[in-house]
Amino acid sequence: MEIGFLGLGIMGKAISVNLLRSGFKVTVWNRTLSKCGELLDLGASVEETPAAVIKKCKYTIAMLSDPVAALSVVFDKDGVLEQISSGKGYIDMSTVDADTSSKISEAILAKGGDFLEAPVSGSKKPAEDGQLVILAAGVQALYNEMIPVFNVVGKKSFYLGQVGNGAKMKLVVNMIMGSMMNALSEGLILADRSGLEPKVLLDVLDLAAIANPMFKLKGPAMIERNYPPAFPLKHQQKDMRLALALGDENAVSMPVAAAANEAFKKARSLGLGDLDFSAVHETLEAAKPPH
Ligand SMILES: NC(=O)C1=CN([C@@H]2O[C@H](COP(=O)(O)OP(=O)(O)OC[C@H]3O[C@@H](n4cnc5c(N)ncnc54)[C@H](OP(=O)(O)O)[C@@H]3O)[C@@H](O)[C@H]2O)C=CC1
Ligand SMILES: O=CC(=O)O
Repeated sequence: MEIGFLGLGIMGKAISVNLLRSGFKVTVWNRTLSKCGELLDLGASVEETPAAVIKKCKYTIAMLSDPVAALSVVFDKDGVLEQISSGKGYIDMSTVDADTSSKISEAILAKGGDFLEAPVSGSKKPAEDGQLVILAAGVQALYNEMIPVFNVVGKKSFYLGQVGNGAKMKLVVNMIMGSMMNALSEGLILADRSGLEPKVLLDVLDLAAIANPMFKLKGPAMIERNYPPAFPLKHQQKDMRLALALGDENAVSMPVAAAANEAFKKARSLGLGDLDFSAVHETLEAAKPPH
């Protein structure tokens, strides 16, 4: 099975390497073409435009930063729409809003192609290990055809019905995650400032009803003020923004998420957007008076 892959950022690179290692033929494209070199060395083919990838492959996956990128790769010159046609499937794994996904879906279907949105939960390491959670929606026949791929990429895939449901589910999940990250950050600072050992707080949390893999994974590095990017903070803030817009549309009051969004925006204004989203911790650390 030959798979096209558009977008070799943190996630796209990890997923396409995993597909190659699992025996799929993979043809890649990235806006910054030089980033394709490593994949070429691992046996991938490279094309110079999204249109060329679509022309070559029956199935093409995209993993792009945000709605602007997802729309550009489909609608701009040399984009997906120029070559999509009956018998071809386009699967967008980027985290975007339902409106963006619907626009892409309508355009692909109008050309006779099939479309699936399939955002993922899980970060760099789960992508490398094929342990993502896939939140798919759209053409069910395409979902069924993609199961061998999803079985390699993820530990579980959900089919959520009509296009938009995958995007919405992903935004709800990441809205919760962003709020939890801020709660952890405040807790670490409060423990420290009130004379407790933050590392012991993490041990207590890990045994408590609110134990979760994110606290366990990110907490120790946050204490060290170390934020190597797995999930870039700028993308988490984009997800908070899109989730808050979903809240606006549905008249859902989300004061906790709104406050978390402000913290991520503050972190971006401090130049931390390319660090891991746990770097939101610096908005509190940097403000902390010296001992
Ligand atoms: N990292 C993570 O832990 C997770 C991320 N996600 C989501 O997955 C998506 C990708 O994330 P991630 O890999 O971390 O992001 P990166 O920032 O590492 O990669 C972004 C990718 O998008 C491309 N891109 C950006 N703008 C454009 C544009 N205008 N036209 C074409 N290509 C563009 C970049 O190309 P170039 O190299 O040229 O800049 C790059 O390939 C995001 O939607 C994110 O929210 C979902 C789950 C986990
Ligand atoms: O979108 C990010 C993630 O970790 O999931």
